Amino acid sequence: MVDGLTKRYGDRTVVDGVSFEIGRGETFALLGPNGAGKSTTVEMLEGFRTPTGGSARVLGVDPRQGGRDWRSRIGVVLQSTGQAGALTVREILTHFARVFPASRDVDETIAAVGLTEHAKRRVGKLSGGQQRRVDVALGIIGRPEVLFLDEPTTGFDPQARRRFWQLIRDVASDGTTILLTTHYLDEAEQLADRAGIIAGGRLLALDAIDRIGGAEARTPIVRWADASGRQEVHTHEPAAVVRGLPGEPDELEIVRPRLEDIYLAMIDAEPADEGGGSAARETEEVAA
Ligand SMILES: Nc1ncnc2c1ncn2[C@@H]1O[C@H](COP(=O)(O)OP(=O)(O)OP(=O)(O)O)[C@@H](O)[C@H]1O
Repeated sequence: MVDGLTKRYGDRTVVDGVSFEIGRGETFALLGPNGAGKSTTVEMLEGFRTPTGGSARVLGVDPRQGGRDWRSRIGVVLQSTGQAGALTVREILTHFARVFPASRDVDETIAAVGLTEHAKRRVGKLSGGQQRRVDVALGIIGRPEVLFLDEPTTGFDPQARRRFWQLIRDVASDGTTILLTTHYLDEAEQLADRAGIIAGGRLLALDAIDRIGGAEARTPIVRWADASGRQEVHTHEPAAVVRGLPGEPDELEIVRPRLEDIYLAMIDAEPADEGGGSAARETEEVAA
């Protein structure tokens, strides 16, 4: 539960009164362009950053007050981590499995992220995408009730991404509540029940994945080409439009706007972020 959550750095507001609720067992995607405030929001929910205003509860607890018990019930995959490179995949997972009261089986977890054949390799010797899978394995090893996944599949090859999606569906079907941030709109469509779109720290939309942006934004588009160029009609009766076309038009297609089209239209309508990007980052907070 997030209510009016706000984070300011100096005079810059990077999260601006964001409110949403995620039901138990739900998978929720937080979407938005670079610098929108997704990681800052997630890190406030993880207890790693202190809000400037508003409130948050995760499993009924204010994340800043969450003790060991609370922390053992959440799983975190941060946006970037540098895992201890000298340990092997199995060693690091075995180590973390001991920390949690009801951990998953280490080898099953390694298999679930597709690293069985690399289990005895040092994490530092793995490729970037393979190291990311170790991060994901560490996020789920403790069988968390709430799992935070901040851009979990960046650097994954397409096959690994699909395997990861299946893993997350399995984790979700065990009843785990998941908060996912991603730049891959197809990933959000595949995994999430609901999504929030955030830009410039403000929540622009909040709805079920297949309703976000409203029905109008999903109006089918018929496209074709004729002697005077490319044509496009937005219509709720695409078949009727196609039947009315003469002959066999070139490049005929019927397109149903997907989340990505709707997202891009929403973001394009927003004023560009005039914030200072990486300028003057405050270092008071440690993200891990
Ligand atoms: N410690 C900090 N000090 C100052 N500004 C910060 C700090 N951390 C983040 N910011 C700024 O806050 C804004 C939001 O950053 P955040 O990392 O939450 O965005 P994001 O939506 O996760 O972006 P991305 O998709 O690139 O990961 C950015 O403009 C960033 O520069």
